[in-house]
Amino acid sequence: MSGGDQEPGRYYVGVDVGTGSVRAALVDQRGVLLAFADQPINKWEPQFSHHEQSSEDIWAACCVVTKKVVQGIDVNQVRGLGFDATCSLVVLDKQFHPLPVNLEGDSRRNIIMWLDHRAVSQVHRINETQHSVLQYVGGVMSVEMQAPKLLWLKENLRETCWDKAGHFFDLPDFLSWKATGVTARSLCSLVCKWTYSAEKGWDDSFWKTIGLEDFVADNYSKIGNQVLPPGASLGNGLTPEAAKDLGLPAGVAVAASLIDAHAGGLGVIGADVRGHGLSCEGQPVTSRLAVICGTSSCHMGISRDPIFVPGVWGPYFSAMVPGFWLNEGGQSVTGKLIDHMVQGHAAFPELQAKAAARCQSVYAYLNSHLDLIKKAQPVGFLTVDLHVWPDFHGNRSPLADLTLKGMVTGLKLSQDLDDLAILYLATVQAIAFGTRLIIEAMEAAGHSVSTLFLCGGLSKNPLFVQMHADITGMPVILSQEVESVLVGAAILGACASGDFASVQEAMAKMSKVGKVVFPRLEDKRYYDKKYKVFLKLVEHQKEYAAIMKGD
Ligand SMILES: Nc1ncnc2c1ncn2[C@@H]1O[C@H](COP(=O)(O)OP(=O)(O)O)[C@@H](O)[C@H]1O
Ligand SMILES: O=C(CO)[C@H](O)[C@H](O)COP(=O)(O)O
Repeated sequence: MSGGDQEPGRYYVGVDVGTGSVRAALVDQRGVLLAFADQPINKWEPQFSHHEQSSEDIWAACCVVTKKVVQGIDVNQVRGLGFDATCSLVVLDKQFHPLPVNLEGDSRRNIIMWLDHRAVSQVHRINETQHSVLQYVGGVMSVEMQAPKLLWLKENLRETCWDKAGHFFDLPDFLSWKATGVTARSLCSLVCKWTYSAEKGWDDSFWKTIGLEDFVADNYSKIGNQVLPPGASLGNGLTPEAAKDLGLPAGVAVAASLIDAHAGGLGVIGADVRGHGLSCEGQPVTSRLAVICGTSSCHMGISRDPIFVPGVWGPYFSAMVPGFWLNEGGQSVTGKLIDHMVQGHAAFPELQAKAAARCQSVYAYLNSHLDLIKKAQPVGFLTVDLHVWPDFHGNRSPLADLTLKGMVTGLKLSQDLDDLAILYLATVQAIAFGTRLIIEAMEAAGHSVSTLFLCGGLSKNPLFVQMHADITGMPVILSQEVESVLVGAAILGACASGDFASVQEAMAKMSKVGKVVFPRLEDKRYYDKKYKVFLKLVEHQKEYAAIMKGD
C-alpha cells in the first residue's frame, strides 16, 4: 500500500537518543504524535573534555520510553520502529559486551560522546595527511568524528580496550543492532562520521595512512562492511529478546537508523509549504535549510550536485534525503552554551526561585523579564553594548577551528536579574549570528537558502526562533509537531514497514508546517551592525593568540 491511502490504526514508533535524554513517540501515518515519553540518561565527564556514556544505560532508557508510548494500544498495530541518536562512538568486545573507553577501566562507560575532544593530537595528525577523504568533511576533519577517537583508543587504551574490541558502532547503529541482531551500518553514520563513500566505499589508503590499517586487514568487520540506506528494513525485524525489552511484538520492522540531526532534517525539510505565503513555495527543496537545535545546532542543506563548502561537513551523498547531497554546518554547543551562561550567573538562584514561583521554565521567565525591561524598544536592542562570541567548545563551522574560545565584551559590575537576562539574550543572538555565518559560507559555495526549518529543544524557545529570523533575515518554519526529530525517526520506521514507497513520500506525508515566524526587517540595520562586531570578535581573538605566540 502507498501511504497516500490512510489505513486506520497503523502506527510507528520513533526513538530519539539526544545528548541529555532519550525520547520516544507513537506516530500515525499522517505524522501526528499520539504519545510521547522521555527519560534522562547518564553522562560522565571524568576529565575536562572527556565525555562518556553507557550503551546499557541508553538501551534501558529506550526500553522505558518505548513501553510508555505503546501503553494502552494494541501493539500489533505498530508497523515499524526507527531509531536516531547522537553520533557517539560505542565500543563492544567480540562477544558484544561493553569495553571501557577510559583510563579508570570502567566498562560501564563504553561510549565516547560526540562532543568529547580528547583526540586533539590525533585529529591534527589526520589533518596533516591532507588525504583526499578530507575533501568530503569540509577540508578539515573534526575532533568530534570517529577516526581520531579510534586512533586515540589505539594509542591510549591498547590492552584494556583496543585489542579486545570486536565492534565499534556509531550509537544509532548500536541501537538498530540491539533491536535486530543485525550489525549492518547505516549509510548515514558511515558517510558522515567515518569517511565511508556512498559511491566508492571505504578508502584503504586513508586508514593505512593514519595508522589504523587494522581495519583494512580484517575487511572492516569491526566498523562495518555491510551498509544500508536509512529506512531500509533490517533482518527479520525485532528479535524476541528486544521485543520483550521494548514491549513490542517480535518481528516488527526496524529501520536502518539516522544520526539525530539527520532525523530532524527528515522530520522537517520535506513538508508541504503551500498556503503560508512563503518564498520557498515555488522553489526547490534545496532552498530549505533544516536547523536542528539541541545541545548543539546542526545546519542541514541539500543539493542535487555535490557542493564543497570549506569548513562545512560534506558533501555527503544520500546521507539524509536519498539521492541528494548533504552539507552539514554546525555549532558544537548551543543549548549547552545557553544553559552554561544562565546557570553560571550569580543571579541564577534568584531566577530559579522566581521561575518556580510562577511554575515557569527559567527560559520562559527570562523571556518575559526581557519583555518587561525592553520598554518601547525592540527586545534585541538591549544588547547594543554587550556582544558574545559563542565558540566556548571550539568552532565546528565554518571556521573549523577547535582552538577558538568564547568571548564576552561589555561586562559591568552588576550581577542582578536584568544583567543575567541581557547576557542570555546576547548569547542567543551570538548563536543566531553563528548560523548567519554558516549560511553565508554555504551560499558563497553555491547553496541558495531562502527559508529555515527549525526543530530540536531550542526551537521551543520563541526568543531563539525570533532571533534566528531577525538575524538571518529569513522566515523560520516550525513544524506542527514540536518533536520533529521523533517524526523523522518514525518516518524511518514507516519506510521499513513498507507502508511508504520511499523516504521522500513518507517525508511529504508525515511532516507538516506549523507556525511561521517572519523576520522583523525594520531591525535589520541594527543586526547588521552587531554582525560586524561579531566578526571583529573572532578576528581579534586570533590577533590575541598571535601576539601571545610571538616573542
Ligand atoms: N521549553 C524550552 N524552552 C527553552 N529552551 C529549551 C526548552 N526545552 C529545551 N530547551 C533547550 O534545548 C536544549 C536541549 O535540547 P534537546 O533537543 O532536548 O537536546 P538533545 O537532543 O541534545 O538532548 C537545552 O539546552 C535547553 O536549554
Ligand atoms: O554531530 C551531530 C550531528 O551530526 C550532533 O551535533 C550530535 O549528534 C549531537 O546532537 P544533539 O545536540 O542534538 O544532542
